[in-house]
Amino acid sequence: MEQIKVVIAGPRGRMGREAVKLAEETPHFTLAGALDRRNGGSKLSEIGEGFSSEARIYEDIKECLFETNPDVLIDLTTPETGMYHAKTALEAGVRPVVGTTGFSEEDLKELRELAESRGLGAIIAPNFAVGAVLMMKFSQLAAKFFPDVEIIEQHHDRKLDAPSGTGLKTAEMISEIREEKQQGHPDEKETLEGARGASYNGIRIHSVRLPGLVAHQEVLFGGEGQTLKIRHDSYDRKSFMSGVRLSAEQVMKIETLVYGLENIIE
Ligand SMILES: NC(=O)C1=CN([C@@H]2O[C@H](COP(=O)(O)OP(=O)(O)OC[C@H]3O[C@@H](n4cnc5c(N)ncnc54)[C@H](OP(=O)(O)O)[C@@H]3O)[C@@H](O)[C@H]2O)C=CC1
Ligand SMILES: O=C(O)C1=N[C@H](C(=O)O)C[C@H](O)C1
Repeated sequence: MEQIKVVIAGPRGRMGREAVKLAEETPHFTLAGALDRRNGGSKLSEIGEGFSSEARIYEDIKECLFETNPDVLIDLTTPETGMYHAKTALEAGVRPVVGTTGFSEEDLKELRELAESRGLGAIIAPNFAVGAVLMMKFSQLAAKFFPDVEIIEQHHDRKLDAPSGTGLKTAEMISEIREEKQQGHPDEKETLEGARGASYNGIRIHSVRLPGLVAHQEVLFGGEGQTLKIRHDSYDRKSFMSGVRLSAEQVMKIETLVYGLENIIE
């Protein structure tokens, strides 16, 4: 298999740490550098995270991309930083694989235009876990038969964005096959603001944040005299790593932006 040179942004983060280990352990990946907002100039092996890589840490993306000349930038940071990194990478001819969530529709449009104008691949995956991708696809299928649906996503309490990228993507995928629909009683009133959750085309999304959780989602369908529940649980961030690896491989073969892993695992 062809060697892929990667840079990882956010190496001290919960996801970034796993991604660095993945890159260290994958024979056809070369870890060329890391982007952080601390430890600039140090090697990854020197920062006390248990990394063995001698790759250098950079605090400036332009310097990092210029000096390391990678094929792929894997971003696992925050929405604002992720958008800046993805744009800067494309402008420098580097293909971004973005796991960071919280991007707007306008962000996706801007990145798609940039990727296509440069003839470069880009992948934005709200969830890299294959089980979560199947949960979203099964939910899309179920919504044909059960148009009344609510999404309950549950995450650790260090998460910045709500609803989760997965919750939103699930609602978007269901909306592709379901007409906008007001659910619940037409005269229902919230006596406490937020009680009915957020609404995406009438699909309610409820976000739970608690210590002890990792990443979990249940899609709940209701029909006459029956309910259907489709649930996925990530108990460990290792669950996301096969999707990160696949994305870094696939992004080398495309010349547009792909939003969602379901579009590359089919
Ligand atoms: N697609 C998927 O399958 C998954 C996506 N995610 C998403 O990935 C993102 C990261 O999640 P998680 O690892 O839990 O978050 P963490 O907060 O643990 O990690 C984010 C890291 O990014 C660093 N960072 C912030 N700003 C910058 C910057 N300007 N330059 C470089 N590094 C920066 C942070 O540094 P500092 O410590 O100094 O703040 C931190 O180390 C989130 O958007 C989350 O929703 C998470 C899990 C799975
Ligand atoms: O922040 C997280 O942890 C996760 N974020 C992603 C999301 O917003 O859907 C993916 C996964 O749920 C974990």
